[in-house]
Amino acid sequence: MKDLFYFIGKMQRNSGIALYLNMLLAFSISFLDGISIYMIVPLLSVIGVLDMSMGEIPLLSSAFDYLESLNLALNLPTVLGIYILIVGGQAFLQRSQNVNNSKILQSFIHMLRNDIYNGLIVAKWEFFLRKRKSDFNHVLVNELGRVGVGSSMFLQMITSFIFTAIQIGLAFWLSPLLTAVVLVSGGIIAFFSRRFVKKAKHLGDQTSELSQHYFAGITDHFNGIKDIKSNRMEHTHIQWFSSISKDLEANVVRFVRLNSLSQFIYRLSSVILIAGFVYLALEVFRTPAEQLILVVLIFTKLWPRFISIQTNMEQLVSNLPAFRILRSLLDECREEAEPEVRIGRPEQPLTHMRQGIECLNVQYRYDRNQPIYALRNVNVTIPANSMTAIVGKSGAGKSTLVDMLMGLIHPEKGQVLVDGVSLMDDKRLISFRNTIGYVAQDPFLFNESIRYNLKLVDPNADDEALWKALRFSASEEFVRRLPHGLDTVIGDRGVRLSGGERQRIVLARAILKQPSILVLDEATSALDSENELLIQQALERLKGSMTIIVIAHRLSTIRNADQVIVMDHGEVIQQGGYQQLSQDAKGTFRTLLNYQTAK
Ligand SMILES: Nc1ncnc2c1ncn2[C@@H]1O[C@H](COP(=O)(O)OP(=O)(O)OP(=O)(O)O)[C@@H](O)[C@H]1O
Repeated sequence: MKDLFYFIGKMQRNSGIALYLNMLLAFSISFLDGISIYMIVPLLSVIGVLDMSMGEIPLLSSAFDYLESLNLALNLPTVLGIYILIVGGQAFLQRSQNVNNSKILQSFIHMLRNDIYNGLIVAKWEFFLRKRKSDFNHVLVNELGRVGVGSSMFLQMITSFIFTAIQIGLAFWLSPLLTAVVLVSGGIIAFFSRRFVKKAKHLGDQTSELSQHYFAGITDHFNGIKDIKSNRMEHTHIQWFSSISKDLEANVVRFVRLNSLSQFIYRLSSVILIAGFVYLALEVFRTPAEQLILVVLIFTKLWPRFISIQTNMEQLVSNLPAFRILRSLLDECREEAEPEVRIGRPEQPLTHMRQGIECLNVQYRYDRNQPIYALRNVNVTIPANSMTAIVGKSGAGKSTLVDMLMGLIHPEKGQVLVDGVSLMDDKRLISFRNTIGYVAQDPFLFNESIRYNLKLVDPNADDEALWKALRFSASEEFVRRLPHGLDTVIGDRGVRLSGGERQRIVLARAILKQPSILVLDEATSALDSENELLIQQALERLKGSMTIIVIAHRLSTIRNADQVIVMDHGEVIQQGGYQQLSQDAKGTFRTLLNYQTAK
């Protein structure tokens, strides 16, 4: 419930006066609804069905005294006219309330959606290392939707409470004793309905768990669809899908069963209550008929509200886990925000690195609870404006070291210095990170035009600059051959381009940024020898004007590196010039080189 009130507070701050206006509308609608019931008495009296004296009914008597003072005769047209006015006014207010409700709710959801998305996008890289990406989709689609339903239930409950309070007030005015009897009975039923609410909460927890599992599963399956198809694994996945879909179905049916059982109990008890109540009113309390009719009418309107409060309550409670999940994600994002978000962008302009990056006794574990080090006692220096190559077997820690050098992750022990200043210094980190251009092994391109993808790093770049960057990455020729050149839209995750073409476009993008440090993580692995040579020559031309860090498996591509760092099991085991290391007959680098030349 704490989480619910946290969000209701947010909704109240977001909607401001509109929420109170909504309550006022609910109050007016309920009041008019009550009055419309009152109108039944004069209507029946005018029609001649009942011979009732208005004097018996408190509110009506003064209302009709007032009408008489206006010289309005209490005849059928007057009564029907007043009735139309009241019900019409109520319908008009109801319409305004519905629109207002929807505005409050949608603007609240819009705010939350933005909060979550912005929170996620500005969270640190380490946060993403610990999380499943599918969980974010799940929160933004499913859990946010459930928070919307829960909040809508909450607004409906406020309306129902106001309605119920007013109707009870009117009934109390007519007959305090009978109203008290009905309220006590209602209270008893509500007390015994608590277990339904508890069960609904339990089912809500299950819903969250199941749908999170479902989302993670389908995301994995479609990401790995090529593997599934090529290895004929469709059957296993169909079975998994069918089983989780069945669980989802059962979860919803269980909830509906619970909900209808509580509704059934409410309905049954209400009819028993009304029967007993009429009996008591007539036989014991000798209530006047016109009062009895009104009270019965009010309660037959009131009971569905009681039921809807119970239903809303169960639905609200079943959606509470979504409130909890959303809140904890928002809190986590806030704690894990990039320094730029926490301290704002430093005022001093970006400075290009002058001396270099230094790692001093760096240790790093992905999981602090496990004794597995991805980096241990790493001491390296990357001189500015030079080219450094990092090599080693798969899993040696190359990408982890590069992430550390870029300030994406921070050492558990030791430190990383840029021009002698620690990267733990937030201002330093922000300004340093802005000067990096990075190309991954499996680079990501948006499902947009090549121009859009390139201009992401420099929205003001003109065509000449774009072509220059493409020329650098040996992509000019193939881009010119595409049907719409720079405006060609790249397919879903860039599938219409080959792996090598994608790598070259992303390399062009990195260059367009004019970085001070260019990081290539296996960035030319998908290129053919001819294009790889072209890029090597281009990198050679860049040497001296920017710091280049390259992770390479193909050692032939790093012949021109100023220094080579060899890693194994998270440690730097060799460090030196290419020629120097290749001449060390006992060294790992020589062994790696021998493997590759023997192929
Ligand atoms: N996100 C992660 N969570 C947990 N462990 C990780 C994560 N990323 C990497 N590791 C582990 O850290 C170690 C170093 O991984 P890293 O990716 O740095 O190696 P690498 O040398 O770049 O490998 P490759 O050449 O195969 O890309 C490996 O044992 C790996 O299992």
